[in-house]
Amino acid sequence: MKKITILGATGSIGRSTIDVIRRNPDLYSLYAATGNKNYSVMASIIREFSPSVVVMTDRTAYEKLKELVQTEHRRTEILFGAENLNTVAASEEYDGLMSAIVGAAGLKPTLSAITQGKTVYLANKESLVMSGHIFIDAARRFKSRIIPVDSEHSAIFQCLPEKEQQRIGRCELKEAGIRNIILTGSGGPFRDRDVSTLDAVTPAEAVSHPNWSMGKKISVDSATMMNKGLEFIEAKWLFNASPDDIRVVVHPESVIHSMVQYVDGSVLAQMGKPDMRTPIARALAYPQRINGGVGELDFFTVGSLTFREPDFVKYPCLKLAIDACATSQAMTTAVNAANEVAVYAFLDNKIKFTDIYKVCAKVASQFACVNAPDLESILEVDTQARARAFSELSVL
Ligand SMILES: NC(=O)C1=CN([C@@H]2O[C@H](COP(=O)(O)OP(=O)(O)OC[C@H]3O[C@@H](n4cnc5c(N)ncnc54)[C@H](OP(=O)(O)O)[C@@H]3O)[C@@H](O)[C@H]2O)C=CC1
Ligand SMILES: CC(=O)[C@@H](O)[C@H](O)COP(=O)(O)O
Ligand SMILES: [Mn+2]
Repeated sequence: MKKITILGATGSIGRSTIDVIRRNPDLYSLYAATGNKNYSVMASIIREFSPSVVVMTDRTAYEKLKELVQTEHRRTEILFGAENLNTVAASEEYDGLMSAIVGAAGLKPTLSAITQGKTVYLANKESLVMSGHIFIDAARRFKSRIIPVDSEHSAIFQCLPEKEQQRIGRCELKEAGIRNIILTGSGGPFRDRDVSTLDAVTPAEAVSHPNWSMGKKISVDSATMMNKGLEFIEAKWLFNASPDDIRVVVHPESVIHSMVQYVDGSVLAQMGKPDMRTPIARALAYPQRINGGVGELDFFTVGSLTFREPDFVKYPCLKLAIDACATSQAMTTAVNAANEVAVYAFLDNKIKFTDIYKVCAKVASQFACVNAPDLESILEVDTQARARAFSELSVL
């Protein structure tokens, strides 16, 4: 029986992970779960799984949760605050950690798990984008195994030879006969809209992803294709790839989740329904396979698979992230930070959809030549980039 901790248990990935655990009660139990504001989902998690520990990072949600469940559920300790995310992640009492907090808030607790040598199932791509070399060096030093959960990186992982699967973060792609890695992306909800109309799109339209059901932030990232840019950087670190080793292909059906092209001309693809329970089940059970609740792929319903070249005029955020990846760690940290600020401003109707790129580009260029060799300097870049992004918002 593996004991699992879920950071971000109340979110989209968190709830899919809960469902995979629910369907495999002989294999997994829930040791700890964390959330921010959603106390009612957390109350139902407590009632169903009786985890040992729960953390809420929002004060009001913590108080409401205690009111709701404390008398009936004394087996679960309920804690408050971001510091307790790190404490729970560093606990000796569990086996594997699902990192599924959205954004930079996931970095410190994920690093806490890594420095305890835990197996980390990584959905929170922002933490790796922010801190690349530090994250990967810590995993190597503390013998923490990272298993990708992001659907593209799970697909690539599954298409790699076993030797490379065993050394995520330290893969030797050339030695494995790999020509390149091909990231597929749907192109998001606006892929068939004229670029001149993107100024006027609403948050509700931007979060309506054509194929996947996800949290709001990543849904907007898919619409700008910043998501694919962040995934480009994520792939660089997970697979020890250079930017020249990575391609991006727009694939509107989201059936092929990514591919690996070998030097002999073979291209291995991982396919399936667009349902995150597949990569979650792959990660939790690795090297075994389990049923996480995803049904058979019906090829006759899919009909055809199509591919397009990414259009950098429509998706300038993708180009910006790829350029940042080739430029410096500080620039990728800054792109990530500015993007978080801009996406939430767009969701709050404070800026236009097309302003997301403007804010990110303005901020990122200021950090291209900054040196950020350690965690402290990474966190400083993150803080400064957020401050500059907020001031860009005010002059738009
Ligand atoms: N959704 C998907 O299909 C995919 C997601 N990912 C990645 O997984 C991560 C999670 O995405 P997703 O599940 O969609 O996001 P959601 O917004 O659905 O969930 C986010 C989770 O993080 C918690 N949270 C939010 N802010 C904070 C904070 N400041 N401190 C602590 N916890 C916080 C939320 O708590 P609460 O809800 O209680 O407020 C919730 O549990 C992201 O990094 C995303 O890029 C990767 C691939 C696919
Ligand atoms: C499910 C998942 O992994 C998301 O990152 C997904 O890929 C988003 O869709 P896009 O391909 O549109 O970015
Ligand atoms: Mn993805």
